[in-house]
Amino acid sequence: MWRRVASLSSLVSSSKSRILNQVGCGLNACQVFTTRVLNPAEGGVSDRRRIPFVTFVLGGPGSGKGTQCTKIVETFGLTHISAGDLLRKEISSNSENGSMILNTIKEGKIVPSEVTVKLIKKAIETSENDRFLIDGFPRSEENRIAYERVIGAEPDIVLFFDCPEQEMVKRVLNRNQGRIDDNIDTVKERLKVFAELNLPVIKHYSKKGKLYKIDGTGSEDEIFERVRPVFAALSVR
Ligand SMILES: Nc1ncnc2c1ncn2[C@@H]1O[C@H](COP(=O)(O)OP(=O)(O)OP(=O)(O)O)[C@@H](O)[C@H]1O
Ligand SMILES: O=c1ccn([C@@H]2O[C@H](COP(=O)(O)O)[C@@H](O)[C@H]2O)c(=O)[nH]1
Ligand SMILES: [Mg+2]
Repeated sequence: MWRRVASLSSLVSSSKSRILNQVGCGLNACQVFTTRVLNPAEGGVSDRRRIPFVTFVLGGPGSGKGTQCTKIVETFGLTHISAGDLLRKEISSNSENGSMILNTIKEGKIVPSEVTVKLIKKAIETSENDRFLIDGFPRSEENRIAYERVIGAEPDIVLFFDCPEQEMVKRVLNRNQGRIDDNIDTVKERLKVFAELNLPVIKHYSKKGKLYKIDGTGSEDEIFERVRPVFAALSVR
């Protein structure tokens, strides 16, 4: 399994970014991606680095991240990790952070990095897959730095669904999935937080040459036809 990931990564990662992956690897980070595999040639086991292929999926509230992730999963077989869904699960399972997370989501603010990164790390570690879409994270530069420190790697690529505010608000208010944050006051705050804290993350990855900016307007299928070539070019699946 780890060999296939390594070759996928090599398609997208420049040697520079792979060096960065290794430089950023603290002890805990290495443990995340080290897998013990049988090494018959030497008659025992050896440690091998397992390098997952990670795509961050970013965009404002209602820009269509979750919708497009579902389509990417269906077509290319990556595993979808929605940071928001992980946090909502913490609320519904009455975890120790549940009420803090609920209040933060109601206010449209950002949950502390340590909480979210821990949940994402666990989702990666417990998955059988080695190719991930991390949806709605990182939300801020602080989130990004915490992720890269704990996981010990940068994402391979970043998708950004670019959508006008008016359209995003319309979609969120029509969503009808019973989300506590799908109301006009929270959406306004989320848009503010997106502009102030999330756009700098998008700019960061743009400067690194990892960003794919996708026009998030039009039908779901039209948008997916803009996404498809990104993964098709990587020979994912
Ligand atoms: N291209 C589209 N045209 C119209 N409606 C859409 C489109 N894409 C998604 N939607 C709808 O808009 C709503 C928001 O989409 P989605 O949940 O995928 O956004 P999101 O970026 O994940 O939002 P959030 O950050 O709030 O989780 C959903 O009800 C979805 O069905
Ligand atoms: O990394 C994250 C992701 C989400 N949040 C909080 O959850 C809501 C909803 O997130 P969606 O991605 O839209 O499902 C978001 O507004 C934040 O309050 C977070 O703090 N950190
Ligand atoms: Mg979503």
